[in-house]
Amino acid sequence: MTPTPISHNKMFGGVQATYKHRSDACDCDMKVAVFTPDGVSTDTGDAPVLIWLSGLTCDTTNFQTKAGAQRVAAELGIVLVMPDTSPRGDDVPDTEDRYDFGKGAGFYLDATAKPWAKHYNMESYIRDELTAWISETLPVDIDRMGIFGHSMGGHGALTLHLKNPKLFKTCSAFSPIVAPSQVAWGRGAFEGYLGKDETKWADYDATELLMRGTTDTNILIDQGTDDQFLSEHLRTDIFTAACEKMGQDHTIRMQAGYDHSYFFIATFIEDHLRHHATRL
Ligand SMILES: N[C@@H](CCC(=O)N[C@@H](CS)C(=O)NCC(=O)O)C(=O)O
Repeated sequence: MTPTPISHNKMFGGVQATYKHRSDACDCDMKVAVFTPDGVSTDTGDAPVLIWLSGLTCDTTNFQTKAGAQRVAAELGIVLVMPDTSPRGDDVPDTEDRYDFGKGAGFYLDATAKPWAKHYNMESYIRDELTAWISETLPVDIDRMGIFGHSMGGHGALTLHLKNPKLFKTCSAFSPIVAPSQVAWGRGAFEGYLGKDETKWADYDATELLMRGTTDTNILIDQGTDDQFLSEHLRTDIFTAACEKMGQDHTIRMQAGYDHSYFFIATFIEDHLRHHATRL
């Protein structure tokens, strides 16, 4: 996956760049944004790295322009990797009338239903191809890798961590979809990508995965109490109860008055970066 550079901007002494590379899993070219702090050594290649997974309707631009993560990442010497939320391109099927399915809504799973299965393999892309690309291309120690995300990307971060705790060693999320099998956003996506057999959905449901076994890191979640999607789609309470039942180490903070937006993320992003930095 030799990358093609698309953009390159100096920021807080480091570099905010975007690349395009080929994904076999998604059978298309994928964009990925990377922030590399100044002072990260290309000789030792031992920096910690965090993958950020964005939510519905996002691409590689939302987090890099709205979250304000780079200043603290530069201070902590963390490399940030920001992939896209779905396969892209004219060959990739989409829905015209839905923002929560198709392009911009890959749900970080490997689709099995037609016509989605050919391109919508975001789990394999992130877990296998992107991590291999990170290891080969960036000045990081792949044994110091964490994952975090927002909403649909929070679901992606939780499920990828719970299924691969040795690969994605630390995990945090803003406003995550925690029980997709039980809420409209998740059910709509899973029925389309995975088919109607709900027994196949548990592999992509953070609450179901947690009930199979815990991980040994503290999972941090921030959730705004005024989030317009909280009661219908996010349901933090379901995951909180599962953490308590299973004895999963967790910090779940209900943040009074905050909504679902990047204003909320920008407010608490520093806490998340420090949460990962102290554990990686
Ligand atoms: N129906 C909403 C849902 C989309 C939405 O709120 N997306 C969140 C993630 S679930 C987001 O990050 N949007 C992009 C942004 O705020 O920059 C819309 O299309 O405006």
